[in-house]
Amino acid sequence: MTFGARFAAALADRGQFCVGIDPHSALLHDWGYDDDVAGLERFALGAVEAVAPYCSVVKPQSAFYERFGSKGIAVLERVIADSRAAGALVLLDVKRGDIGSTSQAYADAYLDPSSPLASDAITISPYLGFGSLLPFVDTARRYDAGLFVLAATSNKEGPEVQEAVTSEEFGGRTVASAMLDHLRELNSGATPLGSFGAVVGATIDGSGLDFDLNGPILAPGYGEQGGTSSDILRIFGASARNVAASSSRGVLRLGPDPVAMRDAVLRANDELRTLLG
Ligand SMILES: O=c1ccn([C@@H]2O[C@H](COP(=O)(O)O)[C@@H](O)[C@H]2O)c(=O)[nH]1
Repeated sequence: MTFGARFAAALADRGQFCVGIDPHSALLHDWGYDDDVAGLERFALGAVEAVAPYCSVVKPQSAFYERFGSKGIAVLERVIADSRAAGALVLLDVKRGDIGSTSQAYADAYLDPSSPLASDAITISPYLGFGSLLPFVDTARRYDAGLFVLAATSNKEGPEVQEAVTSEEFGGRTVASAMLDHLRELNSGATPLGSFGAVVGATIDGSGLDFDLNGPILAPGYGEQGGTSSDILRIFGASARNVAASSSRGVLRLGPDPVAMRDAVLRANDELRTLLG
């Protein structure tokens, strides 16, 4: 089953809320844990146990594990395995992207099922040109994995690059539009949904962008950064049904109480379902 098909089924089954497992140092302290590998492990696995059975997508942010070196990566491997065992799709937020030959090595690291970090999908950055991402695309196709390309990110600095207009040779459109066009092309003809997604912040204005991609959309910035369910409808319109609205700190702040975290997931799923239909 392709990633696009798994994504569509997961959203229909569990709802459109995605939980980020981001073990910030400050949150570890708030939970009463030390900012060390033991604290990281208790925090991350505790959060996964609380939310992964109830959400469609779990999104660990790799940076928070990498800061502990190999022992942190070992915890990330368990986060991935436990989340998948609980029935959630794992979208590893690594934002990789490099010249083609190096992109291939990244793709092997995160998408080849024989890798210890193999995930259902990853985030990738197109800043070296969309063509540099082709090894990710080929590898994702080979293993039925998914990709989420940064298009219009949730941070206020993004527009400097993403709203820049390409030369006529490249279509004379904004960089964000160009990324969405590439994704539309990759997803063309796929049913029920292609596997090549976009990252679009739940905080952006969104006007002038066409989100009809026939593919998945990740909308980070929901919750802590100010994005709401109404913003998902406002920004994405008819394409909102393909959006996973993602929050990390908004849920993790409620820990370590597993019931409070679980209830936050159920509430967000209900709210999104009511609004988006
Ligand atoms: O445009 C983007 C792309 C990725 N992110 C990531 O999502 C989470 C947001 O965390 P919150 O605590 O819900 O703010 C984090 O991992 C970011 O790296 C994003 O925020 N915006």
